Amino acid sequence: MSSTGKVAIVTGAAQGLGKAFCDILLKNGAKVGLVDFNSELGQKTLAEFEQKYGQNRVMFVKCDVSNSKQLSAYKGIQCIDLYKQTFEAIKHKLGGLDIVINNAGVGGEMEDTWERTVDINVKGTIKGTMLGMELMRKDKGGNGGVIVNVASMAGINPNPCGPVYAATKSAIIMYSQSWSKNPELAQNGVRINVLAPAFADTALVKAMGDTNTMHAPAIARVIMQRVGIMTPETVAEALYELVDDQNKTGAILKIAQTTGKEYHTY
Ligand SMILES: NC(=O)C1=CN([C@@H]2O[C@H](COP(=O)(O)OP(=O)(O)OC[C@H]3O[C@@H](n4cnc5c(N)ncnc54)[C@H](O)[C@@H]3O)[C@@H](O)[C@H]2O)C=CC1
Ligand SMILES: CCCCC/C=C\C=C\C(=O)C/C=C\C/C=C\CCCC(=O)O
Repeated sequence: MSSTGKVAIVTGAAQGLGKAFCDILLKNGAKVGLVDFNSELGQKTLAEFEQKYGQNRVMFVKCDVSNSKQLSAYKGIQCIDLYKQTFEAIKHKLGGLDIVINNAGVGGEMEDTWERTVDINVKGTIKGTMLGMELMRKDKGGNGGVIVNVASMAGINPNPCGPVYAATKSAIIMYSQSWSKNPELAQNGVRINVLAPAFADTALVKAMGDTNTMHAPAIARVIMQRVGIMTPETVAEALYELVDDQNKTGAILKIAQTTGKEYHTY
């Protein structure tokens, strides 16, 4: 099925998996709002997509998903919710909202990096889910839609390299699963699914040897050899299955290079 005329938001869209997710959505006819805190890379990716798909189907908004409330001096000092404004602006400019991919995520396990990992991977994803529900629920004026939260195989199978990262991914799996059990969501036309990839060839994985990223890098290399490394395009095809299949809600789709796709059940 195609996504022609649908509007999608993808966070962490400037590179890696997020960029591949935008590409598959655009290829299938959707309009896409790219969200990323890296403005330079976001603008570069936007220009690539405009060239490939035309100017009216894509936009970029700079936003840090971990830092939604910021002080603004506009009309007196007040607290503004930039994350909310970002989603609202995309819905307004592209003419609706049907698909939300909460993809922005980082690694970082050490004393000076672990809290940022929790803020981005957990709080950023929860807030993105809340905004998606708010803007897509039929009882709030939306047309229904689908949310896909990007977790990781590390949130399902324990590994010694990234306990904090694993905990954040496990948290968003259970957060998403819990919402999927609430009949209110289905009644209002919103589906929610989780994508749980193993390793893919992106900047995140290339940075894995950095000392502040993880523990036991030698063990990570062994795991990586066993499960293999996917292209972002392979992961994007799995993502699109969760978007496109109208019967899928509460699904957790695992994917690895050596074992392929498998729906996880408890
Ligand atoms: N690459 C892999 O092997 C796997 C990645 N994942 C998950 O997929 C998602 C994407 O990862 P990759 O593409 O590999 O990473 P990446 O590092 O290549 O790209 C991440 C993008 O997110 C953006 N970003 C990071 N923090 C942000 C924030 N606070 N606000 C807005 N944008 C932010 C970055 O600027 C970057 O453009 C992450 O959630 C990651 O945990 C899951 C399983 C495997
Ligand atoms: C593994 C922590 C690394 C910190 C973050 C950097 C990259 C993240 C990559 C992934 O999310 C890759 C996903 C899974 C790898 C970890 C364990 C999977 C175990 C697979 C198995 O046992 O079959």
